[in-house]
Amino acid sequence: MQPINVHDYEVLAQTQLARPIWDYYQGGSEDEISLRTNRTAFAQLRLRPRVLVDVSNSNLKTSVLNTEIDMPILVAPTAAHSMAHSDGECATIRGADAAGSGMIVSNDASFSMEEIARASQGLRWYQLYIHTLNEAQQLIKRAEAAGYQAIVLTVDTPLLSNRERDKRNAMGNFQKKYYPGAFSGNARHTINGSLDNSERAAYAGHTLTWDTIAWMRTHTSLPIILKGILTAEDATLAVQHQVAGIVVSNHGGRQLDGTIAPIEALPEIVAVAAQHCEIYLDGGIRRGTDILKALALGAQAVLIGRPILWGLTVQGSEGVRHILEILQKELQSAMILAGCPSIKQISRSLIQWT
Ligand SMILES: Cc1cc2nc3c(=O)[nH]c(=O)nc-3n(C[C@H](O)[C@H](O)[C@H](O)COP(=O)(O)O)c2cc1C
Ligand SMILES: CC(C)CC(=O)C(=O)O
Repeated sequence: MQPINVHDYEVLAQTQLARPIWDYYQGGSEDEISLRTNRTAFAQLRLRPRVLVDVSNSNLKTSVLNTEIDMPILVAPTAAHSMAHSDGECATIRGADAAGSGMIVSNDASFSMEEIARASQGLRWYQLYIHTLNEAQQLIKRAEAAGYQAIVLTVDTPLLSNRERDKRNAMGNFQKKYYPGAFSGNARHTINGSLDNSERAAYAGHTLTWDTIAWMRTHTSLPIILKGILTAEDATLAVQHQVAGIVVSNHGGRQLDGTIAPIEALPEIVAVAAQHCEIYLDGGIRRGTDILKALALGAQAVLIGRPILWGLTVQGSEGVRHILEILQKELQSAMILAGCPSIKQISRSLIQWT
């Protein structure tokens, strides 16, 4: 089958991945209600297209944090790409670059952030999990030195949720046996001696507070983006802490189960934060029309998670590029059909809630 849309890549990827990997990539937490809601919430929004608009000059170019990109679409941080393809994140970022997009590199990538940075000239942001402040400080320094342009702190993971597919598959054992190091590319590259693994293992995510953002600011001048915000209350606090951006996200339905979908949370967050920082959204985006809806409700750009892993599995960097270009073309066609030749013309009036 020649894949022509994101769903085709999903079908093909499933045939190529061992069950534990497929389930790790695909799954959500507990009853996977959030995972499903992320998709159904998009279907519940209806578009109100305008006609007889001159759409002959359609243009998807935009910028995020003052960096130009060819489409309002970025690669979300997802862990352990070597389980999908031997070139792992180096292939992913090459695909993102070739498409004129950019990549948020996971803290738990299979390759080190330096190796991944060397594979790309384009936009790259570093996603941080804070295990200890000492380790975080070293990672931030390395990200700066390797030319990452922003730090994306994920804040929805004080602990890793209950993922029952992974339990049933004994995913941890499978991964250690067949893909050792898939989650620890960064630990292979060291400065000032090796990272202290026992320290790292003492997972300290649950001690993070808003004070941690102030602490981060004293250790980097890079823009700080918070990923995993779902309420106006937290968006207001984020603005008070002078973040450069917010990713409205429920971690692709992989953390707290039963949350509102990011697309449902977006309007209240835009209402309090859009004047002060950029707002991005991820979760369940599989079509250009989903992206159009997110942009109409005020997102500056969207992040794509699982579809990138499907593209990487099926065709390496070419597959990643193709996934991004499919979404770009679908978005372009949706914009033209809705009477919006450029991103600037996309507005809230496109949306009707059902
Ligand atoms: C396999 C997998 C691994 C992920 N790893 C990370 C990660 O390391 N850091 C992070 O902030 N988010 C991680 N996420 C969440 C994604 O960044 C993103 O929020 C989510 O995948 C978006 O939903 P989508 O997959 O429906 O596009 C992961 C998601 C998946 C599917
Ligand atoms: C290593 C994990 C914490 C990566 C992650 O965020 C996820 O699997 O959702």
